[in-house]
Amino acid sequence: MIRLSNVTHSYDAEPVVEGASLSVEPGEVVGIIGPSGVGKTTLLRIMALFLEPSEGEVELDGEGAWRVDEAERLALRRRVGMVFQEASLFDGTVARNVEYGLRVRRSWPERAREQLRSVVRSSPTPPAVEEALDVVGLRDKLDQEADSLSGGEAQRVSFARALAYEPEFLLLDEPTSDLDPRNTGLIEEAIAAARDRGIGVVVATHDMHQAERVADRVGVLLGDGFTEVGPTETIFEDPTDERTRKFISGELVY
Ligand SMILES: Nc1ncnc2c1ncn2[C@@H]1O[C@H](COP(=O)(O)OP(=O)(O)OP(=O)(O)O)[C@@H](O)[C@H]1O
Repeated sequence: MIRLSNVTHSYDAEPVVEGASLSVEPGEVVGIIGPSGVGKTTLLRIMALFLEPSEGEVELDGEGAWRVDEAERLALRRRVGMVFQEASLFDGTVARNVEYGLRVRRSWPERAREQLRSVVRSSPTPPAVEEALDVVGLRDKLDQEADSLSGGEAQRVSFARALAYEPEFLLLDEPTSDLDPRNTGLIEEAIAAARDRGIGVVVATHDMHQAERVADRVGVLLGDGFTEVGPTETIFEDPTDERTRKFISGELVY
């Protein structure tokens, strides 16, 4: 489980996020919704252990990520994958890009020799690469050059690369904000597939309807911290917090 307890973060004098608490278990999808600039990316970076919060605790299975030494923190970080808003693929084929996920897999270096053999030979394509591409519906694009993909396809390859990495937790930052409905649907199916594999998924999105479609639980980030975190149905149909209710109903406009 990743757990944030009472996390506050300030880049400058003013805190961006204040007193935020949230957990994600293996095999569940947690949505973080809120307007632009409210700190969703900041929270994801804190969950990915890229960023140390100014205050509060970040734990992976009870281990305080900023209480352990650098090497241990790196080991914890390897258990978490992240997909950014913009797909960032390098030159080369789709298969090569996804193979990169294999190389940095968390089980490295235990399975190093076996992995290295399959990656270096790379023909035939390692099964894990094909499997990951299957999840996003791109197995038939294995040999296509990454720079010839559409934006939606590129984002799906980024997702496949993160899956090939076999993370225990997968953090998605606005994964479909630039995509058409078809690609959005395919990413949402891939999110469900990741959950079915037992991965704990966090989706930060300004599209509350996306959270309603994909998440088991939702945290509503408004202003400083979460106004409410709860089961998706409760948040959308019977929220207890007045600001949550206004945000969901569209009365609270940012
Ligand atoms: N590295 C940084 N240095 C200083 N301020 C930052 C930094 N990163 C983010 N901020 C500020 O923190 C606030 C929250 O940004 P963040 O990107 O976390 O929000 P967000 O909810 O993800 O927004 P969006 O949906 O627009 O990406 C913004 O006011 C932003 O300008």
